[in-house]
Amino acid sequence: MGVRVRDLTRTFRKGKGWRPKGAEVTALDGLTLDVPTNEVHGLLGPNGAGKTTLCKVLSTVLLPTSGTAEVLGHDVVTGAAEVRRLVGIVFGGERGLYGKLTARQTMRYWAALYKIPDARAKARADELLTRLGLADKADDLVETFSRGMKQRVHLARGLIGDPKLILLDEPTTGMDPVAARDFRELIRELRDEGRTILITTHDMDEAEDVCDRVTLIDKGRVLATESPRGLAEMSGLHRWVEAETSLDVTGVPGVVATETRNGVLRVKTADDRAARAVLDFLLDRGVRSVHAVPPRLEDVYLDLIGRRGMEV
Ligand SMILES: Nc1ncnc2c1ncn2[C@@H]1O[C@H](COP(=O)(O)OP(=O)(O)OP(=O)(O)O)[C@@H](O)[C@H]1O
Repeated sequence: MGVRVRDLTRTFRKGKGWRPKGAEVTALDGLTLDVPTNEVHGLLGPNGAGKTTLCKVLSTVLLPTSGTAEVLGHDVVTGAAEVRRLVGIVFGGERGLYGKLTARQTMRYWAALYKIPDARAKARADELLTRLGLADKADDLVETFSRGMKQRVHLARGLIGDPKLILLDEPTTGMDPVAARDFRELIRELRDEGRTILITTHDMDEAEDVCDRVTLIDKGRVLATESPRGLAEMSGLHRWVEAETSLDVTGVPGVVATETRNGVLRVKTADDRAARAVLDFLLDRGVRSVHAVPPRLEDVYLDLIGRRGMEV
């Protein structure tokens, strides 16, 4: 098992100083989760759900208040040193990069922290910078990089220690669509090399595209763990029917709403039966390019989490 979490609780006290005296906040509330090795696993949930706290516990930055967490069989408390060797963390945004170092120097600096021998560090830095499309910029200062390029430096840096578990926190924020697509391809490659990848994202299309399974977290608890498709299917949400037509289907029983985008009619139906009725209606009238589509991950997320994302 890549990650094994049992009944994990983590609380914080609000306030300033070493021992704050304010109200207690429960960031993780008895969370249980299994992520097999070789899986890209998405952590989804509103702001304040506890995703970052979970990543911090798994990377030994924070201690659990109660419960256990293991990385590849090593407990994050009693086996913290092993866990640190196995985990690579990649935070999104600008945090944790020194603008006055070049990309290559950044890699060498982190390699030194990981105590990687010089010759290997050099080879690995070159390999990763090339792999992330940064070879041409390797000797430029990081502060001259765009956000998307900084993200790639983050990932290269996170991979320097050859981690078996990679924690990615909002990794594609700020990347242009092409860079984000290449990045997702790279994530799949990393998985296929036998690594476990835990990725937090607010981008549902990204989660649907790259994750083998996702866990929906709310208020420090797991709401559901499933493949994106499985989650959509078990959600019992509205089915959509799509067709290239300008016919009016609003009179068909069970039609909830319709919209037309780029010449494609999208019909929201109440259930499978209603979707069938719309399909029959359109096929009877000679429309050929018709298909039913299960709800998207974004619809399921909004249904399960609702608009609570605003109430942090
Ligand atoms: N150091 C801290 N001190 C006090 N409270 C904290 C601390 N870190 C996190 N929290 C609280 O714990 C809860 C969970 O926060 P966390 O950062 O894990 O959420 P998240 O799911 O990563 O959110 P986001 O999507 O906004 O990144 C929040 O209520 C947050 O305010």
